[in-house]
Amino acid sequence: TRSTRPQRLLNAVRKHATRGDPQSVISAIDHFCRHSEWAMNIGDEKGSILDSVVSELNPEKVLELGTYCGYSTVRIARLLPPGARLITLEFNADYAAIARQVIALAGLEDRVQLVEGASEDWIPRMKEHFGIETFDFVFLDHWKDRYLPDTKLMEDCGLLRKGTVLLADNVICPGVPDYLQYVRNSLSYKSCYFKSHLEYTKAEDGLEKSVFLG
Ligand SMILES: O=C(NC/C=C/[C@H]1O[C@@H](n2cnc3c(NCCO)ncnc32)[C@H](O)[C@@H]1O)c1cc(-c2ccc(F)cc2)cc(O)c1O
Ligand SMILES: [Mg+2]
Repeated sequence: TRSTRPQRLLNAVRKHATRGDPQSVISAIDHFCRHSEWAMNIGDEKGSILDSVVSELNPEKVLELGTYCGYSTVRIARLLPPGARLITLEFNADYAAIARQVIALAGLEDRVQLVEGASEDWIPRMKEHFGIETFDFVFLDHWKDRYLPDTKLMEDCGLLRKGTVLLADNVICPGVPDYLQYVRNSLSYKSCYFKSHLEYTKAEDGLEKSVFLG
């Protein structure tokens, strides 16, 4: 049977990246998406904004919703100190299998825990299953109509603390209107928009950074 796009993306990483070198994995994926086949990774332009938010925050406990091929997982994990932990949730088994290999090629498996399953099933189990009290940083990049319900679920599960940063991809394209309205109008968040472009294109997109005020 024909290969899938994530499989072809993994092949490009295997061919062009250096094992244990996260930057070479990132560059190989960006090159593949720019010159071979577009894929819905955050990309290099928005990725630089993600990098700056993570570097400034220096988080110990990170949650990512929607791993896909692991591109943003690698971008975030490469900036974390060895003691830090990134839990990434992915409910598509095929994508999870690809992402595990991408994360391993980057040499970052010691700091990343990829959990195969749905965010709504796993967010309520973070405390008892992973011993996580609260997260310092959450990156949202899964189905766009799930950003808001999962944010409310994280609040209800007590996983956000004063100062927790939520960073949401695609707030313009494809767009997350209900989530944006919530974080921009709620007294529990301080929110700001980072204007950028849709990965590998000239279309407008951006990231919304929202600090939970408790
Ligand atoms: O749709 C986009 N992203 C979705 C990501 C989904 C990934 O996350 C996984 N996932 C989804 N829901 C959950 C879940 N929980 C919720 C369900 O239970 N729990 C766990 N994992 C979940 C999927 O299995 C995928 O791996 C997108 C589109 C464009 C785009 C822009 C312009 C265009 F023209 C076309 C496309 C650009 C982007 O940057 C984008 O991120
Ligand atoms: Mg995205």
